[in-house]
Amino acid sequence: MSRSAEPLMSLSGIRKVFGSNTVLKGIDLDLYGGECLGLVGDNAAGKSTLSKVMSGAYIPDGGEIRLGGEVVHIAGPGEARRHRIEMVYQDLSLCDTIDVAGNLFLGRELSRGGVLRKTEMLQKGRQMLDALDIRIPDMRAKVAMLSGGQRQSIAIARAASFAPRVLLLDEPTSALAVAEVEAVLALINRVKAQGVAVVLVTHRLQDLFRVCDRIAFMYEGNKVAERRMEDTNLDEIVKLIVGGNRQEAAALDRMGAGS
Ligand SMILES: Nc1ncnc2c1ncn2[C@@H]1O[C@H](COP(=O)(O)OP(=O)(O)OP(=O)(O)O)[C@@H](O)[C@H]1O
Repeated sequence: MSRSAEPLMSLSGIRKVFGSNTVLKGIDLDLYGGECLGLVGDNAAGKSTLSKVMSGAYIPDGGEIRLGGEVVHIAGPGEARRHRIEMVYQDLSLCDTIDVAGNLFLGRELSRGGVLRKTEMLQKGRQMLDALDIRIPDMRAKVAMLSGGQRQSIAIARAASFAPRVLLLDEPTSALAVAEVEAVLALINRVKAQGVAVVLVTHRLQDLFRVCDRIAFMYEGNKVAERRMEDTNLDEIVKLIVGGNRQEAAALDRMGAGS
């Protein structure tokens, strides 16, 4: 699937300040449906903060967010969900002591008259996993018993079941074994193929080439470069992450974006 003609989500001039620390210094970024954007940068560059602004976990101190061209104020994660923006955090927010189906319906359990409709949750849960070709044999298995890759897949399937237009993934493969990384990357590609705008925050540069169409580079709170995958290579990516684009970052700061 090719990317949407217009951005699904556009950020312009996004700023975030914590005390005396300006963590985001005026970020412009467009997200397109059917495209995966890699968000990379050294530690403390501002990647997680920017993701949290997009997911409603943080309210920006400046700038504008547009969804489908309309300016929106995302006042919290609940509102982000209403706007069909989902984020899967590194801790996955799963409940270890309940089963796969229970986790897929966490917080929106199917019930009637106060009684859980477990059979229906098992069936619908299975459909959710099948739709993304996720293979987990036992829907009744406690999530604590599953592998890291299976847990990550469940968290992504749960997010995907809200029919997001934007899906933010924070380091989804960082703790996984090789085969599991493959499965999760394949899953990301399937979600992308459904027309979702996927954002992948990662330090694993090899993953970028497997799922991303474009990369945005963060450096000390600025977006210092963007590259389409076909126009870059590992060398350049490493340089842009480690050094930022120092001249460009300095210029942005001089222009006042860094204040
Ligand atoms: N809630 C907060 N309160 C104060 N400072 C914060 C908060 N969240 C993040 N920061 C600061 O913002 C800066 C950017 O952090 P952020 O987590 O966004 O970076 P990152 O690029 O995701 O880094 P990493 O790759 O290490 O996770 C850091 O200096 C961090 O200490």
